[in-house]
Amino acid sequence: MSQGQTAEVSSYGAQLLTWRNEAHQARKSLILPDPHKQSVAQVANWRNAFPASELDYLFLSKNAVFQPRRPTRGGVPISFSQVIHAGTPDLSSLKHGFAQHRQSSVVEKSDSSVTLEWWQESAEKWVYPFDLRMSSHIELRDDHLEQHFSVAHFEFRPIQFTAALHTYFAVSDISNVKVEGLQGLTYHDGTDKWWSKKREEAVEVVFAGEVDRAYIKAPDVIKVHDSGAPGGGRTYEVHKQGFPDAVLWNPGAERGASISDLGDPEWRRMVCLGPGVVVPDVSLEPRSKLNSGPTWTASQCIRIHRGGGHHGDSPRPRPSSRPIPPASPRPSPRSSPRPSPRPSPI
Ligand SMILES: O=P(O)(O)OC[C@H]1O[C@H](O)[C@H](O)[C@@H](O)[C@@H]1O
Repeated sequence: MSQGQTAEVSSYGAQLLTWRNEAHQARKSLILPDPHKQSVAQVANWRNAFPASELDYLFLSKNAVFQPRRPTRGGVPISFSQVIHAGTPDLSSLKHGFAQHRQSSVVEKSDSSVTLEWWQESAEKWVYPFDLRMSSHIELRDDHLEQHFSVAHFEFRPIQFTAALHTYFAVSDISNVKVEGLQGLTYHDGTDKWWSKKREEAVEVVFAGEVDRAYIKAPDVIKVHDSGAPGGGRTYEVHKQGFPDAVLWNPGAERGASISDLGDPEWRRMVCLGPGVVVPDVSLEPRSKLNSGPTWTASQCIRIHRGGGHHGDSPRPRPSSRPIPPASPRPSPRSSPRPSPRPSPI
């Protein structure tokens, strides 16, 4: 896989929606709707014109709904402020945090990369009582996709959060999927309301029913093998940095059929493996008078292999060492103009 990759990113929640290998495309390209013109409905139109194919690496449900304040079912929604309820008490009434419910804006774009940024003000206390900036950088490289997520804050007190890149991988059928790299880890079990902690015994996790797990201190490489993918199978190799944990989810038949923007058979065509920081929360130090608070950054690289079996160790795609974008100074957040444009939430 080196040529012909395309991806589409929505500025709503900075959500990566699609990533595929278009065999007929000569170059890699990253398509980003103009955030000033783009509406959620326009993204829906784009999808209708280009239905998902076997060339898709990311799953996007045919039943996905593109509506404000409703995260799109598929791609890589960014869970930020909270991921699950296993950590410290709920800071937000939104299940996966507020970031995926906000419009972001483009700060940098090339043919194969984009950086988006979005803000949260402490004034919006009903959601999350901290003043901060988030940014997401997505890049198509020759043999992998990179995604970096960072948070900078402007508070004179520590801030806490959990976060995940909740990646929906496209699979041939969930019965063909095995996930490697999780044996021996402790996980919180979402099918038990996150109350129980268990040990993963399986060398490869398979999906006989609903699987909803947050694995603590997961290794930096986790593999999703799909033995039924076209061309003799496919392996998604996920390399994470800065995210200590990982979330794994497939809803199974009963729950999958009951999710209105998923349904049957769509639930069979996806598996979520999301690098994250789940338990305990990240806690960032307060800012000083002169400087903003520390910036936290974490990333994932996803590499695709043909064949859905074992491949042994392959060379690691290291995330490019991007300089962490400096946090824009905001001495008086409520009275000073914004350092960059921020469209209103839609
Ligand atoms: O249905 P959603 O709110 O989008 O959540 C989808 C899934 O996300 C995570 O994987 C959670 O651990 C699951 O419990 C949840 O069902």
